[in-house]
Amino acid sequence: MKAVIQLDKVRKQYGSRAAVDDITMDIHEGEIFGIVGPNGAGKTTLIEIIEGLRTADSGVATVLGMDIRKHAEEIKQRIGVLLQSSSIPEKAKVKEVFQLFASFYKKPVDLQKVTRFLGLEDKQNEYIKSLSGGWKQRVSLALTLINDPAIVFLDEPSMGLDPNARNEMWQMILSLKQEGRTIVVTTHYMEEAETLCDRVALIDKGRLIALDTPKKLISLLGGTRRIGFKNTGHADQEALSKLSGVTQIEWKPDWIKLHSNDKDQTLKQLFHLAEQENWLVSELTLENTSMNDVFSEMTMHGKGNG
Ligand SMILES: Nc1ncnc2c1ncn2[C@@H]1O[C@H](COP(=O)(O)OP(=O)(O)OP(=O)(O)O)[C@@H](O)[C@H]1O
Repeated sequence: MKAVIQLDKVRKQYGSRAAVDDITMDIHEGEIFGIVGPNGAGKTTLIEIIEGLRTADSGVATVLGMDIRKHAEEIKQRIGVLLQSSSIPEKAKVKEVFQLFASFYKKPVDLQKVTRFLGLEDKQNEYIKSLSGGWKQRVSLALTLINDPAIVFLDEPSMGLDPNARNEMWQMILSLKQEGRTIVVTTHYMEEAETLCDRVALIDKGRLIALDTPKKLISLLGGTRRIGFKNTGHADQEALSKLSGVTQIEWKPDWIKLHSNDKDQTLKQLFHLAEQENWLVSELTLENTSMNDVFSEMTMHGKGNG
């Protein structure tokens, strides 16, 4: 598999803290690559180093085979970076913004092709400020594509969008992949990482703590399941934590969730405990492990394979 981005011990320090701490990884041609991590993990710093907007203190980063320290301008012609929709001039019309952005590039694409691709034909004469959040985000994405980029960088593409607009955004990202582009996306939404990404890098405190397909990351947790039931106020937290297989407990006023790596044993002992203590296990639910669990397990307990 061809690497279009290669990072070798890339580091960026602010004061005594490393925002990006010696990260080494490859991003492959044609994949949707997710960078996920808690607030302040270093995602934006990392993605902006790759885009050439920030300079690393040490390490080597190459994009499309070019060292970003030496070829930043050439790289910029071949990548697309999603702007926050707030940085698009509000008082301009959609078509004027497109023309302005096209003028920044040596070889802009046919603007009609981009507008058709993103369904923006009817919005050409509308002012940016009159568009909804979802349409503004569509315009931002269209601007990202104006130089026909080989790699598209999307920093939090569905932040602030309602569920419908978010789904549409996901569809558009998938169509970019179908066109053969490589997509690098940072996200807070684990569902987004699980649905969209071919591979995910999990970053915490500047370090790469895991990198794999969502499926493999989930299986790393060893098939943990969550057993949920109603919190009737009768169960004893300590007794629950001693049940076979239980690795963690989520305790809420309305419900309790046991994380278990041996669901059969946990369930058996749970019913036994309830009987002994004379309470009922009601509204029982069973959930499979998701990227959300991977995220909380790995960032809270410092686990990882990277
Ligand atoms: N220009 C800067 N000057 C000083 N510290 C910075 C600067 N940019 C980032 N940092 C620090 O580096 C760390 C990583 O920040 P970064 O914005 O890259 O994280 P992030 O994962 O993108 O966070 P979020 O999800 O909240 O956007 C944080 O501790 C942040 O405070």
